[in-house]
Amino acid sequence: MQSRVSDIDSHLTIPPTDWYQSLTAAGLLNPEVHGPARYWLQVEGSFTRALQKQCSHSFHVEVRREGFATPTQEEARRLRIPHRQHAWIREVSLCGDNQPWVLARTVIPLKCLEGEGRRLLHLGNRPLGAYLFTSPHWQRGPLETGLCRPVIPGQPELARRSLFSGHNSSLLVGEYLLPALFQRNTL
Ligand SMILES: C=C(O[C@@H]1C=C(C(=O)O)C=CC1O)C(=O)O
Repeated sequence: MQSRVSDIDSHLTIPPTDWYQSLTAAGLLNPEVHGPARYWLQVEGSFTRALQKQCSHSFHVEVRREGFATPTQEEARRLRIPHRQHAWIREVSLCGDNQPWVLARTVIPLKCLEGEGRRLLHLGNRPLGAYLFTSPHWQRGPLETGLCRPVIPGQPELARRSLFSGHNSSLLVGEYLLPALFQRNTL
């Protein structure tokens, strides 16, 4: 997988994460899910749109790493694909007013890349949400809540994830909330 992360941002990585089927279940272990992050863990519709509404000047997507790689065993299980099968993996920062607010990791199995799905290989800095929410055949499944196990300071602690199902395949989108998103006091 190709990395395009600048030195300034290189500490911003995605830590190991445990996933729960509901906010309530995750909240029993970490009550912080009911704090300022709660809105973001539950917001429906396009996450990109929700973030754009919070920006004073600008929103942009920065590709951190992208390419064919092996998903984790847990991701492969969630996607019901063979464990060692390669997938297109896209990791981005979602930046509001020029600051990374969210890290996102999307695992796109080979089946999703057939036909018009090939467009997913060429998104570049265009948000994935714009593709998923304008194409009629993608349906979002239930949101899971993630409790991260940060290994270095500044890494995300809370996350959300869902499957998007298309004709005969699904992709997995994880969104990891950075503290900068809550330190703004606007919600
Ligand atoms: C899934 C969405 O797409 C957003 C954009 C992403 C990208 O460009 O890789 C990844 C996760 C997002 O939150 C969304 O807007 O809801």
